[in-house]
Amino acid sequence: MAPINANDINDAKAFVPAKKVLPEVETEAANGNGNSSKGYSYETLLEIANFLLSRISVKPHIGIICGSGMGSLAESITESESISYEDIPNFPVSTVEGHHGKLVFGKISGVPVVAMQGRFHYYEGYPLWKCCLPVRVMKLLGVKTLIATNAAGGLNPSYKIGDVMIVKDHINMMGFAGNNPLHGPNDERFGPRFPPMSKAYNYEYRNIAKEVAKELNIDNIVKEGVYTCLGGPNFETVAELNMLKMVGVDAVGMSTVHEVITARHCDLNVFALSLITNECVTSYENNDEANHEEVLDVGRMRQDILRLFVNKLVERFALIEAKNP
Ligand SMILES: O=P(O)(O)O[C@H]1O[C@H](CO)[C@@H](O)[C@H]1O
Ligand code: HPA
Repeated sequence: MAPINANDINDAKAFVPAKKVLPEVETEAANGNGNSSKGYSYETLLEIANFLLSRISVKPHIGIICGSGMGSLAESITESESISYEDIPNFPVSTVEGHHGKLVFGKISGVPVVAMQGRFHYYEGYPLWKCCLPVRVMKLLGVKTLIATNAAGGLNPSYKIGDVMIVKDHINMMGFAGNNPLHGPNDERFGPRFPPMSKAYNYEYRNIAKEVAKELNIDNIVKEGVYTCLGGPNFETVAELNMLKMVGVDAVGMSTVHEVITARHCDLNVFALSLITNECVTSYENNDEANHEEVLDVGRMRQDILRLFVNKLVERFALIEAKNP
């Protein structure tokens, strides 16, 4: 086996295939977390967006991020055109099981959409700005609304495996430690230096989701709560989970928060949902252990309901967008 090169640690490019890479813009020195706050310039992101636009027939209005084991959300897309991340200049690649690694363009109920079948996580070695790069690309493609989905552990004792939590708010735990996707110089063309987050999860869309849940007769499994993201990749200790519960977290995962911050910064409407794939272990007497296979299994188990739910949400959100162009 080749010896480990210290320079490769924390660098996702160390385990992805070589491809054409434009220079990253060094915007600030390393921030102390081992993450350099480099970011692609507006122009480089525009190049990515233009590359995609040159290969698709319909510009998307709604962007969907498929959570772990939830890639089948993209299977409802008609007139679909897929582009692998590997074929997109400067795009990261997916390294996690349950994340296919392609953008699927097309329509859901006649509404132009793009779905990310595969998101990027901090624990894969990507800095937060890179995890969120696709959100800015979506903005440049003309997307107005982001639907972010994720698999999460349920901390709220009333949640059951297979429940769907509408995210009403988040706690940015990684942000508490200074790690934020907006860290570094701000480009006003995306958004303001100090974006507010008190209305991050669109109130009207959350209410629509509750109405849709009733119409689909799934309101018994649809909840609403607070999500938090930890860096991962390890699942949490009992003490950590009890701490999160105490501060008001209902579901915990390793994604979404930074995507939502990036989306709100560039003024996308945001709706997010968590599929509760496991009950968090908050007592030392409980012998259960979280594992990724179970997470993917629950995603598969709930794929039909989730697809139906998200399809209806796309339809309804598009009506609101049409009223507020
Ligand atoms: O948030 P998504 O991508 O749905 O995935 C969740 O599931 C994985 C753990 O099983 C972690 O990546 C966690 O974040
Ligand atoms: N913790 C963190 N991330 C997760 C979990 C969890 O219990 N389940 C799915 N993703």
